[in-house]
Amino acid sequence: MNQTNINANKQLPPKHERHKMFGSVPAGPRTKPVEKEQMVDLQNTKKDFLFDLDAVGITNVKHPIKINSSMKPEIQTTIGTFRFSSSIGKGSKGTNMSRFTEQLDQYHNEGFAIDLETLKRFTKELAARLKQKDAEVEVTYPWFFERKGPFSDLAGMNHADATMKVQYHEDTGYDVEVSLKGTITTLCPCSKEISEYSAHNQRGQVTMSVKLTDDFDENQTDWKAALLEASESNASARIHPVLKRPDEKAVTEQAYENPRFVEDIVRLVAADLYELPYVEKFYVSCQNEESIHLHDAIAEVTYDKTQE
Ligand SMILES: Nc1nc2c(ncn2[C@@H]2O[C@H](COP(=O)(O)OP(=O)(O)OP(=O)(O)O)[C@@H](O)[C@H]2O)c(=O)[nH]1
Repeated sequence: MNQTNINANKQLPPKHERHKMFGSVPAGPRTKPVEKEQMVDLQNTKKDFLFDLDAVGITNVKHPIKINSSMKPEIQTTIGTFRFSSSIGKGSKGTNMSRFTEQLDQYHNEGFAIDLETLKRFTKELAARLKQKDAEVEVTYPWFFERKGPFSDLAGMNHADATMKVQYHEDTGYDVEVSLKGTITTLCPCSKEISEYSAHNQRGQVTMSVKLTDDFDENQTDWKAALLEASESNASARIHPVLKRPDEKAVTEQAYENPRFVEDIVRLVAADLYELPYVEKFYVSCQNEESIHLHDAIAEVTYDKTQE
């Protein structure tokens, strides 16, 4: 192996001297307690603080997580971005912020797998730990799934952003909402109709948020795969990581045969979600990055099956 010749002959002062050179000073006199029991617990001050708070907590907490998937790879380690909160009454100054990450680390050490059952348990336990009636946990993570070229069968990895939100309240129990943000291809029906050749197309971001029924069984149904299918099966074409020429021809022709406006996408995805028996309410949005404009096209729909 070749060794690189490094000419590092500079005589540097020791590290503690370097810190002094750059402004570090000796510690001053210490007057405040160092024992936890003797420290002021400001956040636990009890008096009238004027307003109840809907939510207090921490957000943008990044942590490695394990998830299961019905699509390959079936077990994944990915990075979750968490938001933890609970309400607090006007009689309390603040929450105990350290307890959120304390519980997260405890679950991590017990092999925290992010499924709905475990998140529900986590949220209820969090409420108890915070001595509150309610708690809310939301986690967003990139979910990976294998995708093969339609002709060559050559595989690669795609990803979509999955979100799970669990709310717990002592009096009303759990509320569970799941979301998926996936990517599709759309081809403009108007452009196809009016042009002698071709049609311009878009890369669309479809976001689906769904309130699941209480009897939803995650061991029977992978909600991530179901939402992905609702968005991709209604697109002009799916997105692929690997495409050989015969694949590219197939995807291009499929898009031309299935033109879609942004409005068409949200209505067709809404129809699929409407048909899923474990979906109680849903929100669908699509944002299309236009290839002939600098702006994006958007459409949204919400629907509550319990309000029919
Ligand atoms: N409530 C609150 N705490 C904050 C905030 N920003 C930082 N913190 C800090 O979070 C730190 C740890 O909070 P706690 O969980 O209350 O710590 P603790 O009282 O030692 O923990 P427990 O033993 O669980 O009661 C405190 O030192 C707070 O200063 C804030 O905006 N609100």
